[in-house]
This record gives sequence, C-alpha cells and structure tokens, in this order.
Amino acid sequence: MQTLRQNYSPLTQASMPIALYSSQQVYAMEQAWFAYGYDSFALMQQAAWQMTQHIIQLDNQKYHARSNALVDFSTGSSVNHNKIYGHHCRQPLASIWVGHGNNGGDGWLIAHYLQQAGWQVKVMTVGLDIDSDTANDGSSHTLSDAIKAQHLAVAAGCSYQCFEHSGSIHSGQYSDISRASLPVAGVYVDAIFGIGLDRAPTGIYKQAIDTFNKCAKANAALVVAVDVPSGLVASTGQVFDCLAIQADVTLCLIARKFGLHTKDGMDYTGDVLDIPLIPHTVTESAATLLKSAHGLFARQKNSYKGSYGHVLIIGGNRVDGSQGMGGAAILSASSAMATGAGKITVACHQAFHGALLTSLPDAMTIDLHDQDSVKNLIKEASVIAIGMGLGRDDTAKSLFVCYVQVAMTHGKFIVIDADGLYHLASLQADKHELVTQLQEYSREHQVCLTPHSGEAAKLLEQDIKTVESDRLAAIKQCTTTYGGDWVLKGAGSLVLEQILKQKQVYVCGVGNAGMATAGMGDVLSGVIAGLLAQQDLEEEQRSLHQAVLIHGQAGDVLVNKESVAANRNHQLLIGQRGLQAQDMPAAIRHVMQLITLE
Ligand SMILES: NC(=O)C1=CN([C@@H]2O[C@H](COP(=O)(O)OP(=O)(O)OC[C@H]3O[C@@H](n4cnc5c(N)ncnc54)[C@H](O)[C@@H]3O)[C@@H](O)[C@H]2O)[C@@H](O)CC1
Ligand SMILES: Nc1ncnc2c1ncn2[C@@H]1O[C@H](COP(=O)(O)OP(=O)(O)O)[C@@H](O)[C@H]1O
Repeated sequence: MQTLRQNYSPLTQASMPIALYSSQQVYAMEQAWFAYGYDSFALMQQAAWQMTQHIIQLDNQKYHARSNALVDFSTGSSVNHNKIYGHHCRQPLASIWVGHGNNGGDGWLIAHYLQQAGWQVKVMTVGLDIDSDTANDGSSHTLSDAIKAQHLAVAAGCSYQCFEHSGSIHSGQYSDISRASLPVAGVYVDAIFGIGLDRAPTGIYKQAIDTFNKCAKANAALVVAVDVPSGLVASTGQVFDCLAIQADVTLCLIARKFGLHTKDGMDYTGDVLDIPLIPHTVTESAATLLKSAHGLFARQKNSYKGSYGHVLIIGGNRVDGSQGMGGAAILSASSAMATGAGKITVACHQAFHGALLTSLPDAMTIDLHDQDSVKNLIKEASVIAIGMGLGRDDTAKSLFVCYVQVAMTHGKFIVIDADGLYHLASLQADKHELVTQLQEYSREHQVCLTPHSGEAAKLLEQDIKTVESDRLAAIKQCTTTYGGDWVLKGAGSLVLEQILKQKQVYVCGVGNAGMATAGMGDVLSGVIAGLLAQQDLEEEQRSLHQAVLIHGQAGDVLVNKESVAANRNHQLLIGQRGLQAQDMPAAIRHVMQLITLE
C-alpha cells in the first residue's frame, strides 16, 4: 500500500472534511430532535454541562501553562505557583455575559454548573430585564428555556449584574470603567448571541460586546464563546461594523457553522471545539471544510513532457503606453510550471518577452496581439488561462472574445481570471452570445472562473457589500448565471464545481492573510491551469478545490514556522508581512512534493 512521505508536515496531513451548516439547518436539526419527543430544556442542560467541562479543562490548561512559564531564574526550576499566590487551592473566577435568547440560557446554566463546581461566578446580563423576568415565579409551564435557565441559576445563588444598570458599566464605555469595577475573572464566557443574531448589534448590545472584549483583554482572560462569538453571523461569516467577541475558543453546538470558517469568521472564533449533542438529521450540508489536498501518484516512468499537458497563459498586456501587467502572466506561468505541467507558453505583450524569458526560461513566448499565431497555439494547448493582466480596453475585450471562442471550438479547458472576468461581466451586460455559449460549453467541458468579491459583484451586478454579506449565495448565483466551476476567493475561499457533479460548496481551510498581496490570484490561476493540464492525474487530483488547497498550503508553508520546521525547509520561511506572489512557485513545488505518494 502506498504511504505518504515520512516528512509529511502537519500542514498537509490528511484531515477529514468537516460538514458546515447554516443556522437554519441547525434549527431544523433541533426541531427534528424535539419532534422525536426529546425535551428542549434537557438539551440545553446537556449543552451547558458539556461546555462547563470544557471550560474547566481549558482553564486548567491555561493555569498550568502559566505556572510552568514561571521560572525561578536563580535555580532554573519552575516556581511553585501556590507560593506566589499565597494559597494552596485557587478559586477560579468566571465572568459570564448572557443575552436574552437561548444562547443566554446556555450561559446561565454554565454559571450554575461552574458555581456548583466551586467557581466564583458573576453573570453580566445584556439587554435583559432581569427584575421583571425573576418576578415571574417560575410556576408557568410556558416559560422559555432561557428564563428557566435563569431562574435555576438565580435560585442557586449565582450573582449577577445588569450591563445597563451597573453603575460605571452602565455607559458601556470602557474608558469610564474604573479598574476596580471591571469584572475580574480568569475566564470570560460570551453567551450574548448565538445563531439567532440576525442584524447588527446596536445600542446596549454593541456597547456590551465592545466592553466585553476590552475587559477580557485587561484581565488577560481566556475567552470562551458559546456556540458562535457574539456579533458574528453564523450562516455567513459576516461581522457587522468590525465588532464581535474576540474568542480564544468557540464551543460549537450541534453542528459546525459555515460562518466560522469564511470571511470574518476566522478572525473571531479562535479554536473551534465541537459539541455534537444530537445526530445530524440534515443530510445535505451547506458546505464542506477541506484542509488537505488529495495525495498524488508518482509519475509513470515511461513518460515525456507531452504526457503532462501544455498550458497557454494569455495575459500580460501593455495598454496605451502604460507600464503594463507583464508580471501577472509571469506569475501565472511560473506557478503552472511549479505544479508540474509539461509545457508552458505565454501569450503576452512583446515588451515582456525578455523579462519573461529571464525569469522563466522554461516557458515559450508568443505575441498576445498576433491573433493567428495565438489561435494556432490554442489548438495545440490542453488548457488556456486567460485574463491575468490582459487589460480592460476594447482591444483586450475583442482578444478575449476571440480566444475564448477558439478555445471552445477546440474543446479546451478554460480558466478565466482577473480582466477576463471583467470582460465577461461586460459581455453579460451587453447580452453578448459568448456568455450563453460559455454556459452551454461548461456543461461538458471544464471552465474555471476565479473572482474575488469585487469581481463577483461586477459579474452579478451587485455591490461588493451584498456579495460579502452572503458569499455562499453569491457563488451559487455565479454558477447559475454563467455555468462553470467557481472559486470565490478570499479568507476561506469558496469552491463550487459542477463538473464533478457534486453541487457541494467547499470551503478552503488553509491559506493565510500573508496571501493578501498583489499577484496571488495570478498564482492561483496558474496552479489551476497547471493541474488541469496533467491528464495523468485523476479528476479529484486536478480539481478546482485541489488547486485552491495547494495554493493555500503553499502560502502556509511560507509563513508557518511549525510546518517548515517539520519539513526541515527553513529556506522557504518568510512570514506574513513581506510575503510576495513571486515566493509562491517554490512553495508550490514543495507542497507538490509533500503530497506525492511514494
Ligand atoms: N433550545 C435549545 O434547546 C438549545 C439552544 N441552544 C442555544 O441556543 C442558541 C440559539 O438561541 P436563540 O434562537 O434564542 O438565539 P440567540 O440566543 O442567538 O438570540 C436570539 C434573540 O436575539 C435577537 N437578536 C438577534 N440579533 C439581534 C441584535 N443585533 N440585537 C438585539 N437582538 C437581536 C433575536 O430576535 C432573538 O430574540 C444557540 O446558538 C445555542 O447557543 C443550545 O443550547 C442547544 C440547545
Ligand atoms: N486573508 C487571506 N486568507 C487566505 N487567503 C487569502 C487571503 N487574502 C487573499 N488570499 C488568497 O490570495 C489570492 C488573492 O487573489 P486576488 O485577490 O485575485 O489577487 P490578485 O488580483 O492581486 O492576483 C486568492 O486566492 C485569495 O483566496
């Protein structure tokens, strides 16, 4: 049996795909569970109990990590923590912030259970009229689960204060809070909003989230979010006005939410721990999170360059005497080559041929504007990648239409990026026949389109905000409108491939913010084209999601010290700031080697 290389890094270690769900799907799972006759309050108790165990464990880990970090410099040995604090048995402190929904209910029960476990707990209520709630004596059987939880905690003696009415906390302005009035705690628990958040937190809620973050930071506390960090929309990954709880750990209930892994999500969730609670009754997930690329087979011994395809990169133009965009084509070509494509030709402006051959002597060049020669080459190529630095003027537009049409006539794989997407959007607005032809063509042939949110907005005639507010809906709409296979780029890139007959959206769980630099998209289009060209690979191995994963993993190799140490390849380490697209081909080659099965 084939095994992965010994030095296969944690970065590229095969990890199981994780199904991601929308809030509505999670509510549906809950309802299906209750329909079996299970009790909703019992489920909340079960959730809170399990979260309490995690919190106790996480707090212990943090406490011991801190103790071990305290070293007596005279002896070099670790210091006895109890001596420093002058007590033998520490009493952990928790500040638990609860909202008025069921997420708040979870918070109340966690407070109750932590108190039973000997913790000192203070609950901070947000937007909750506690007096009128507790005035209700609890005899009514119509009490909501959240109120039942609150009654239980209050009856058990959990102390609380209202964020609105709490003296210096009343204003919600951290600057107004004296240090003495800060809730002092080693653990801050966020149970203000869960999956029910459906609009921007304003007023008291906004102030509470802001104050929570500041207080937790001032306490150097461990921040645990219940289900979803408050302020983050679980179904979309959107954070309104850049304000959400900044969690160290998110305890994700029932099923993993889509919004934790795309757009703003990753900036707020910290580590995500699953608490499944009930069986997943919704069979089709909203998306699937992928963190590792498929392993590749070693090449057949008796093969030659023709066995691994010919990529034609069409771009790198110079418009109206400008400095031009030759770099885009060069980056794309060198990335395609780094994936192992057999041959590369670049159709770019003649002004860049010298530069291209200097940086990539392996490539062949042709004049972008020499239409007859380019058309002939398209016939020979296995895949064309068009648009990177192509330019947006009318000449570039007519070249785009001409070359895409020739590629379709000859049944080629097509990758469209950057200015190519700009032209496609404008052709759609003109009701140009190419758009419907391409849609038809993509039913039988692979056509990959790779917009970022700005390009997707243009293609969908929406504003960027609308696309960003629901990226899942945007990629689906791109597919419906244009056909083909799509990547919606950005943090947690989304991939939707029709060619694999799986209407599944994939979320790319690798990559990093160091990749937010010019030219990274050109690199991706090269990786996609390079893999597509290699027909010896199986469909999944040269799929669009595979290309996106290899691209993200290459970015991680360049910044991730741990993985680089594991791979003993320190030369590749750069770090997020200063990472350049031109650093990527070497890292792509490295990832290709790591994922190749022996
Ligand atoms: N019912 C149950 O049995 C269980 C519920 N669970 C918890 O319940 C949570 C979901 O509870 P809910 O559906 O009550 O939702 P939330 O607790 O997230 O709160 C929703 C409430 O907040 C309001 N709201 C939304 N956005 C707002 C904003 N910006 N400003 C002010 N108010 C806003 C909504 O209108 C609604 O009244 C889950 O995230 C999970 O923590 C878990 O305990 C699992 C079991
Ligand atoms: N914060 C980030 N996290 C992960 N990947 C990112 C991040 N920012 C950018 N990327 C990736 O880098 C690439 C940038 O592409 P793009 O915006 O088209 O750049 P350009 O147009 O300059 O070539 C995309 O693949 C995107 O997913």
